[in-house]
Amino acid sequence: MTGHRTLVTYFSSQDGVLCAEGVPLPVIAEAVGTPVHVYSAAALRDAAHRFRSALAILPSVRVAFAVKANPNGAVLHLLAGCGFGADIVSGGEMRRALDAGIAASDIVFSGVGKTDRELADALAAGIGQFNLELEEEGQVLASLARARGRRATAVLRVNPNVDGRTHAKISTGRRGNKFGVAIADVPAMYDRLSRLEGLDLVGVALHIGSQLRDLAPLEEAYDRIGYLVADLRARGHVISRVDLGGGLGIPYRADDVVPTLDAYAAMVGRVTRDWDVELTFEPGRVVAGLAGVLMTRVIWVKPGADHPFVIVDAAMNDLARPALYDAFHRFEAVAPDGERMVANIAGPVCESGDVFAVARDIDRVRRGDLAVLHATGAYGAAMASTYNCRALSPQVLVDGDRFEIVADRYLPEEFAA
Ligand SMILES: Cc1ncc(COP(=O)(O)O)c(C=O)c1O
Ligand SMILES: N[C@@H](CCCC[NH3+])C(=O)O
Repeated sequence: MTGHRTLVTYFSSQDGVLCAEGVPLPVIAEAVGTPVHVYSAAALRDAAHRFRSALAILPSVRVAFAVKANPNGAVLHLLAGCGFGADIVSGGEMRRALDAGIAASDIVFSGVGKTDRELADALAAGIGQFNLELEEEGQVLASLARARGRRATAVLRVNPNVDGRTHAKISTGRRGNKFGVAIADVPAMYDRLSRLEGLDLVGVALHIGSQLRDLAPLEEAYDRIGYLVADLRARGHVISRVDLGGGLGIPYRADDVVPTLDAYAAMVGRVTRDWDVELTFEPGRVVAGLAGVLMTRVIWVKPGADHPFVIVDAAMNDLARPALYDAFHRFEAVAPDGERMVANIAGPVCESGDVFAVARDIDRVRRGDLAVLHATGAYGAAMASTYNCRALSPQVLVDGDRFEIVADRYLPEEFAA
């Protein structure tokens, strides 16, 4: 296995200054302020294109971008233009996807706790596929559909009891996780659900976790689904769709090794060879992750016990991943002077966990310098909060030598002094 061709090349140094495509990052900082999430349109298009072309070896494929990774309207619109549908988990994400021009029929509604209101709204909108998490959800959906004289197309999400070998907080396919129906319980449940008037049950779904760095657990899970599909057909069911979820990891560190898209597609081709179904994919991180950076400005370099603290104006409310999962995001000065320093990098939020890096060898930075945290295009702005009454940072989309503000800085009115 080899790593993906790294997309951070869309954020590269020109004449000693870090640029997003053709735009020097200081120009964006000047225009919009910091912290700011910066996305590269070319990186998004490239990742989307490479995902689709890798899967072109498979006979029948639908791709639904996992909106939770990056729900920015301009990003969704761009991906819609690349032929992506949407995988949503809330009424809010449904609105975003529809507003971005994604057809309702190209939307998959996942999520372990859809409310009756969300199910009803999704039915009214004509959402293409509901991924059911439990039998009762199927019953409620069927009755809501009947009451509206409609039919709901659904698949049943399976928990295959496979450990994705990723961070425990983003592993979803193990026994004991809240997601999906235990695989042993699926056949009988499928029999019952398929008899419900108003519901067209057409297959199964799974998603075993995110930032998966190894294909083996995915292959094992898909294999189990293959046996399940055969079993369901033997019971007389017509299985026309299988939703294989998302989960592919990206290289956050320069030496991270992750599966190539070609290796993934080849594995899927091998495992699903005889399935004769339409396959759905729900990629998030692998499409958007490397297409964004979080630009920040150094407020202070503060002396520390072992190492200085580089206090930046971005914080855990802008990028929660390090605090939540001890995640690594590469730090790079926008205009490095060639010197290095060992430092902790922290935000202004009043928690000791608001730290982006500990004892890290980084470009030397001083008060007022600009820097970026890399690979924040997925689960960056998407997970932002207003903790400490801090604003949601703006988002900018760069395309060639132009850029556009695609989300304004936002501070709820009641926080404004
Ligand atoms: C059901 C479902 N589909 C797709 C995704 C997208 O995952 P990723 O961003 O790892 O591709 C997730 C998040 O893990 C998910 O929960
Ligand atoms: N938020 C997680 C991924 C969760 C995936 C959603 N099921 C991350 O940043 O890595």
